[in-house]
Amino acid sequence: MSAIEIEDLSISLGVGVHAKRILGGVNFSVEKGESFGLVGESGSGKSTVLRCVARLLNAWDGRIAINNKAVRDTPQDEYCRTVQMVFQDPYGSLHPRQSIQTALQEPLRIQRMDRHQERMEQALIEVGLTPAFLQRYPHELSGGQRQRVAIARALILDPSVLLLDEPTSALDVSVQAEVLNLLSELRARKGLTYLLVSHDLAVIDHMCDRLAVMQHGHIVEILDRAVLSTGRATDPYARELIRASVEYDQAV
Ligand SMILES: Nc1ncnc2c1ncn2[C@@H]1O[C@H](COP(=O)(O)OP(=O)(O)OP(=O)(O)O)[C@@H](O)[C@H]1O
Repeated sequence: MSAIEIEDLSISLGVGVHAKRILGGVNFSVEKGESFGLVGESGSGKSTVLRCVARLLNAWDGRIAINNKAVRDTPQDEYCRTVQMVFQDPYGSLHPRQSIQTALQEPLRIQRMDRHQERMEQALIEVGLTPAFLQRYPHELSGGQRQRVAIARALILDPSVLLLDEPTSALDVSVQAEVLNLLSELRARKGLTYLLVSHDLAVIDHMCDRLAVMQHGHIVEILDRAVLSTGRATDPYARELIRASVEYDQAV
């Protein structure tokens, strides 16, 4: 079953004479439990796709469905229990003046969930932290710990789909691999579906079952891992990606 279906997604952004078509008919689907990457040159529209799926942008045309249910027909609170996003910068979801306890409790309170303490402690343990972190503030954490808390917050409502916008690129190289491993483990353990944007070959290599190459608001090629290893791709960016990916594999 498809966890994410995107049909003919298009959007224009900007106002008046500055309005610009950013996505021009994007189509792909992601199977349940699959990790699907969006790659492409800067400005090709990768993050815009994620923002449409996350409902951070609403003025799009086309169809987005999660677990066979159209996004437009899904109430916001139900959507938040199914789809969550992890940003490049953990402060995308954490407020500097909110304790970790407040940050984790907020979604539980909004969704009128029970057993707050137990769920918050469990969420921290799942990302490799301890319940003692509830008393701290984001600025009292290392970059890696802060991103772990942001992941815990994304997972606290037990969603089935995570949108990952360059989840490790703002981290020190020494902790990037740890966070990547955590994300892979979580997907395997919880059967999560990932839609992720990355420029980082380590992330692509480590995380993606398939990836779509975007250019000027369109998908020009969809590759799976088997194709990546054979090097058969028609799009020049995809060929470049494969060449770099092979070099990366040889280097590690
Ligand atoms: N609200 C907005 N108003 C006008 N233009 C926008 C808006 N949001 C994004 N854009 C433009 O849409 C284009 C695609 O942006 P997007 O962030 O999706 O690209 P990207 O492929 O993720 O790039 P990068 O890899 O650099 O993050 C860019 O030209 C950007 O300036």
